Amino acid sequence: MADAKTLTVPKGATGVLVFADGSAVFGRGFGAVGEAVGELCFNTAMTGYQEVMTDPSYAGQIVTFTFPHIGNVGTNLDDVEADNPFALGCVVRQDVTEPSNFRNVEPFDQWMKENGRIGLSGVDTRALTRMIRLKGAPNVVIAHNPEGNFDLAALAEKAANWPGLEGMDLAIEVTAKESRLWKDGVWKLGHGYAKDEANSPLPFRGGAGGGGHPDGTAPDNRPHVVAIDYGAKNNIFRNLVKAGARVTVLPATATYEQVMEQNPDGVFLSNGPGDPAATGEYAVPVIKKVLEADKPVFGICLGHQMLALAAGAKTVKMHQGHRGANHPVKRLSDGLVEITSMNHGFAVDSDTLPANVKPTHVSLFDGSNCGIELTDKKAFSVQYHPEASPGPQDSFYLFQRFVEGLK
Ligand SMILES: NC(=O)CC[C@H](N)C(=O)O
Repeated sequence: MADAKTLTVPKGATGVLVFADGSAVFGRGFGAVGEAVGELCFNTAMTGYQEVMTDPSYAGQIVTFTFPHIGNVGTNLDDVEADNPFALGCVVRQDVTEPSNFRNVEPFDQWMKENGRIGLSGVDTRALTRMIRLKGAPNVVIAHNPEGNFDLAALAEKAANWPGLEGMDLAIEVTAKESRLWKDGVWKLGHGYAKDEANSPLPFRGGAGGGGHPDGTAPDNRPHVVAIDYGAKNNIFRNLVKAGARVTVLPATATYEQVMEQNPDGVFLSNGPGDPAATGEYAVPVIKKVLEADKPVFGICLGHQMLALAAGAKTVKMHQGHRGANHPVKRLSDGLVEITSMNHGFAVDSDTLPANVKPTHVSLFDGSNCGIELTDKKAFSVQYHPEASPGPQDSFYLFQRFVEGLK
């Protein structure tokens, strides 16, 4: 790294990361040509780069993958957590190779290009990760230009002028704009995604009042979960279906009245990008009313943070965050350790939990809060991702616990 004002672009460099302080890391660009500004984070998962790139919680972020072989299994139509990638770009060690996998439909670099996402390869990602660990997640510009023409000083200025994720509400940008019925169960090799027959095809059995089949037969008696989408990962909804719920998804901006119109047995609060405190401005009043109405609530990640905010706790920005697929979490009720998937840069401040909020899970990496339960309501949430995608499935029991509790 060196000063952008005095730096020259090394021969053969077609991609660069430029930091707000003027330093730069060069490599080879792939995917889309152009530039993007955001927060640089790292993810330690060894599989699941397509799920990571399409997780809407990565909006506003550029992901450094610590696993060196990214792109080697290409991309497919199934391993997506949303219709498009939301991470702005990624930084990888090895150049992306020809895909080698029976499920591949499109090479990773081409998929990145088609989706307007910038990649940078040939980077010492270990050094970059250590730097993020030491100094915290920096604001950067990632740029790709096949001719190697970069105005480094201008890019450094752009990184410096970016306001950062703190105080930024991104859920409003990535949430589904319309309410919809969820129609998939979980994926199985040789079968693909299970079809949630009762919710498919439209018109539906579910929705307001529980309903029944349009022909008047076979009422759908499964508990009805109304899920508020702050930038949700699809696999959360698939797991709710697997656990026995029918699911209606509402936009982040749904009012309390719109939630209740759906006649929910329980309300689910999804993951999502950005600062929970900024998102909470419109979401928290709705969640408070849902709690007052004694509706059972389950939240994941951003949903966890917003349940905590609604209960009167505070959230804080973390130094470098947690992103990976092997994070150990201790369940406080019995000391059992769950290996979990994580992706968060903010956390619930455990020192601010009101008396009626009991911590239920804690990170074994840094002791940060990973779960809460309201002692006077049927409401709980976790900071990590029981839906995996990518990652272990140790924590599926949380979906079962929620759905069983609605019957
Ligand atoms: N995956 C998530 O829901 C992330 C929540 C929040 N945006 C954070 O970074 O902490």
